[in-house]
Amino acid sequence: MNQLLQGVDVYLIGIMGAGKSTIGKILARKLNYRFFDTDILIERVAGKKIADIFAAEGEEYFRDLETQILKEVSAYRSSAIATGGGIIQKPINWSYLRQGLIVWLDVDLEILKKRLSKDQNRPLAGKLESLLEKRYPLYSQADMHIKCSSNQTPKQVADSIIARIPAMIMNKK
Ligand SMILES: Nc1ncnc2c1ncn2[C@@H]1O[C@H](COP(=O)(O)OP(=O)(O)OP(=O)(O)O)[C@@H](O)[C@H]1O
Ligand SMILES: O=C(O)C1=C[C@@H](O)[C@@H](O)[C@H](O)C1
Ligand SMILES: [Mg+2]
Repeated sequence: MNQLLQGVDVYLIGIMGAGKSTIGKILARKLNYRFFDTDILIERVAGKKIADIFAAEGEEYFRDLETQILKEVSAYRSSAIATGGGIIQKPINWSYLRQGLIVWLDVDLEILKKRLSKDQNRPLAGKLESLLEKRYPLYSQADMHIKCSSNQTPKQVADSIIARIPAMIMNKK
């Protein structure tokens, strides 16, 4: 698999709660790749939680940091990258995402609501439905669409991504 992948990066996109961080970590382990999580890196650079960045500096500041971090991680090969749910909003971010394979984790709204009900660190969680509607056409531009059902474990989702990677690479050539 690794030979076939030739170090091509895998970017996970999708709305908050879709499983990008959870599945990205598993993918990286299985592919023997580096793992990056743009949200975690933003918190590290800013020295505070996402909710506090939004509250103190605002969303625009967060988005600028997000682009800067994405640019930096896109310089590495052989990595799986869990992105933030809104990374697809800025056109410039697509120029970095397009350097690898873009995988959209698509999860039903009811499952997302349950997953996010206890998350205090996602300031936009209250706008889930309208964000999903607005972003759907953007997520749809991914190379791979993974429709996740409620009974699939993160490991099973990671395996189904891995199974489809060779065909994706052929299509990109
Ligand atoms: N396939 C799955 N089955 C059950 N629970 C899952 C699955 N994938 C993720 N989860 C759970 O859903 C929650 C959200 O997952 P995760 O943090 O990976 O999402 P995310 O896409 O990274 O969200 P965000 O954009 O907010 O960072 C976590 O509690 C995680 O354990
Ligand atoms: O969907 C969004 O806009 C966000 C999702 C999270 O991953 C974080 O990047 C942040 O809370 C914003
Ligand atoms: Mg995440």
